[in-house]
Amino acid sequence: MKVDKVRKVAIIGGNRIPFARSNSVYSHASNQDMLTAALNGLVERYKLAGELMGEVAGGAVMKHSRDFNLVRESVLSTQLAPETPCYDVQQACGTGLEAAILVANKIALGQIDCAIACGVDTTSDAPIGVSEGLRKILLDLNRAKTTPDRLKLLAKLRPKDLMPLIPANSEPRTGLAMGEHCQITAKEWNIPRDEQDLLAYNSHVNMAKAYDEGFFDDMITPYMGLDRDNNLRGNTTLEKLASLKPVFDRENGTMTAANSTPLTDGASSVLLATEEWAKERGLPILAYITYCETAAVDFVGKKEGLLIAPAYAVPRMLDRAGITLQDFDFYEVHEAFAAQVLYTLKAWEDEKFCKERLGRDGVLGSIDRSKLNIKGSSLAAGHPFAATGARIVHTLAKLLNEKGSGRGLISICAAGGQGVTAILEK
Ligand SMILES: CC(=O)SCCNC(=O)CCNC(=O)[C@H](O)C(C)(C)COP(=O)(O)OP(=O)(O)OC[C@H]1O[C@@H](n2cnc3c(N)ncnc32)[C@H](O)[C@@H]1OP(=O)(O)O
Repeated sequence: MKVDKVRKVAIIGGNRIPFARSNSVYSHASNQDMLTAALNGLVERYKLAGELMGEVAGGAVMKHSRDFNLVRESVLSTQLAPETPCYDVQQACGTGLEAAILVANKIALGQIDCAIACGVDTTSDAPIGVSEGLRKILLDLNRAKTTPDRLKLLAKLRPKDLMPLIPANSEPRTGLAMGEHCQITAKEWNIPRDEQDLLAYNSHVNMAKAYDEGFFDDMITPYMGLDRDNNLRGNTTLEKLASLKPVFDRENGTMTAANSTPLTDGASSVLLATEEWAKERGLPILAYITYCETAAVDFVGKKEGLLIAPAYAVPRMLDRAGITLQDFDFYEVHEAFAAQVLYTLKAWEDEKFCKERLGRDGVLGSIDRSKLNIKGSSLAAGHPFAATGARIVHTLAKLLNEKGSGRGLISICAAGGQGVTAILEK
């Protein structure tokens, strides 16, 4: 491959639909419905009707088999040029950011000039599978030629074959829910309940304020009567949060429904391009995506907690960028669970972890907490798994644009012991 020079990758903007708690407003919307709505809003906002995009990449964590070509099918329902190539990507909760990184790399290498990264998820319309026994009988039935053959096959059916397979929000290799994993790590790192509740409280208060101040006015398209994330509780109190019972370890746990993200439905998208592409169309450049890094940890061998991989990815990225953890104006750390954010920050402050696990001479140190998730994050907005990445990229790009300069960090933990991280700069 011949690469003449690496080009700067601009973030032009984005669009999402408001996020909705599972089984609420979007309970009858499919992944395709929601992703199409987010993309249609993006097309309208940036006047992309008829535009041939270099690529549209994105995905969903929870997919029906009919969604095998989800992004392509969604794009075909928009006014983007039907010749636009599309593909699905999946890296659990890191999907949206990973999609942005993939297309950004292609833009940087001169393979495409513009792209959309997107993500969607619904736990309301979760794919329900059939048992292995029923599946095999159904496949054989499809091939059977005569009625007696079909009846013979049906006679093989046993009641247990009729039990549906409901997707579980748990790690296949451990059988533990994400929250149970996180609770174990939270205990290891000794993360107090009140600190988790405070982080959740700040997320709601910051996001409600941002909505009231109009920050999201040009970022979100109302959908199905919703114009704000319906998980958002701007008037919640620390006393109310403190009154909730632990959910992932009922006896000794610290994690509750409020300091954990709720199951959520929603979709988001972000538009990336070269500077020239943006200039030719008179489109703004909010920020640039400059570095990215992924990491994975051995949570199966119990060497590390399931959701701590960003603690490994970020220092590697800082080293490549030649900067320190303190050299940021904004930190966008996905709030899968308040405890996950807090033990990641604590790990970077911990000499033993930094020396023994990260192989560094000293600690990465503390961050200025007043720069953390200042417009709220997933605890307030909710977390439709694959849609969180583009939500965060757009939020950070807009923050950098408003400031007029600076640098922001994105950190997203993901199932399977993975972490996806990036740096945006203005
Ligand atoms: C890499 C990653 O991102 S991993 C993360 C992946 N995501 C997940 O794993 C999802 C985790 N979340 C869950 O599984 C669920 O949301 C749970 C188990 C935490 C909670 O589920 P539920 O018990 O159904 O929560 P529910 O919404 O009913 O809330 C329970 C109570 O807390 C209250 N509550 C929840 N949030 C708040 C809040 N911010 N302020 C005040 N009260 C709140 C609710 O009103 C409800 O009260 P009620 O019983 O009086 O009605």
